[in-house]
Amino acid sequence: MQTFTTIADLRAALAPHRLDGRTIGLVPTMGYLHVGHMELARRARAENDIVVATIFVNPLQFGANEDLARYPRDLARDQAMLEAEGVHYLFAPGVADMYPRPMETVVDVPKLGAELEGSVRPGHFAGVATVVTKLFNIAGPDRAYFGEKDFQQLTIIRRMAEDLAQPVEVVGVPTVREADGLACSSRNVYLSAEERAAAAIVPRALNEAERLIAAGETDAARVEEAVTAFLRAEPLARPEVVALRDPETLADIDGIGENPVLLLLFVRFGSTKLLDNRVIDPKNVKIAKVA
Ligand SMILES: Nc1ncnc2c1ncn2[C@@H]1O[C@H](COP(=O)(O)OP(=O)(O)OP(=O)(O)O)[C@@H](O)[C@H]1O
Ligand SMILES: CC(C)(CO)[C@@H](O)C(=O)[O-]
Ligand code: BAL
Repeated sequence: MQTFTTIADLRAALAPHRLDGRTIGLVPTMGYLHVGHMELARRARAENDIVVATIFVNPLQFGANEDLARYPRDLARDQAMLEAEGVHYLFAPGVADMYPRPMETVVDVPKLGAELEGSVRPGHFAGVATVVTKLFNIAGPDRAYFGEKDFQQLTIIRRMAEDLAQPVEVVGVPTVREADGLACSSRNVYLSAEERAAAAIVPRALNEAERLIAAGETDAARVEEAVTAFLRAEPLARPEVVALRDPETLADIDGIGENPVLLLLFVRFGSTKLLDNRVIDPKNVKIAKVA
């Protein structure tokens, strides 16, 4: 695997592959890789001739009081993991390589980006959409791989690619979990031992919603209230977003009918944010065995 830090070097390496008709899969990340990221790389490797992973902790998507400075980093370990997975190129630019001048141009998907996680992280999704567009422009991938764990992000990137006719197929990859059901996440390392043990409540809250829907609950607000109360029973958990939505549009739903619904959770433990979600099909509810 070759690592590049400049846009020009990555483009020079990819140009001959494109001329020879090889397909390129892109795996954008912020590094400090775990088995969830590796699943994206595996899918990309299976479906493309050439795989490019990127590691860039993008300042545009962090608010002033967020964890940009302390975001975990370990480039040598990440390189070894990507190499073992057969990734061909790693693009790991510095901030000055990506943004030589302050950005004047912003890509925003404002309605989808303002709600749910966006309501507690204003500007976050414009930062994501802008950097992902730039990464698409740099690498010119045929396919790009994103985790369903960040469901709102995936929805926004799909919509952006469709609206702007970006010539890339956006591929969503199911969430990879720890043994107790907690979704793998780079930020899990911030959790104290006590918080880490308590965090298993998050996937269990998804089970609780499924249980309620399986038992015939059709009122979305009642499910949200019950799941919030379930999470609050864990003293270390601070639920900030508990929302049942339409999985295609993220729009509010009145009631739970025949169609699948998305439950999206954003829960803080201390200063650490944890995300999780599940699409629940009321016609085919089985209590998931994540924990
Ligand atoms: N558990 C997971 N399963 C599948 N994909 C994942 C998982 N965790 C992250 N991803 C995906 O990996 C890509 C890069 O994510 P990122 O580097 O932010 O990692 P992260 O673990 O989500 O970090 P953070 O803890 O900062 O949210 C995103 O598309 C994200 O959805
Ligand atoms: C997609 C992404 C790499 C853009 O910085 C980031 O938001 C992430 O890691 O999910
Ligand atoms: N995994 C999403 C990127 C972020 O939280 O900034």
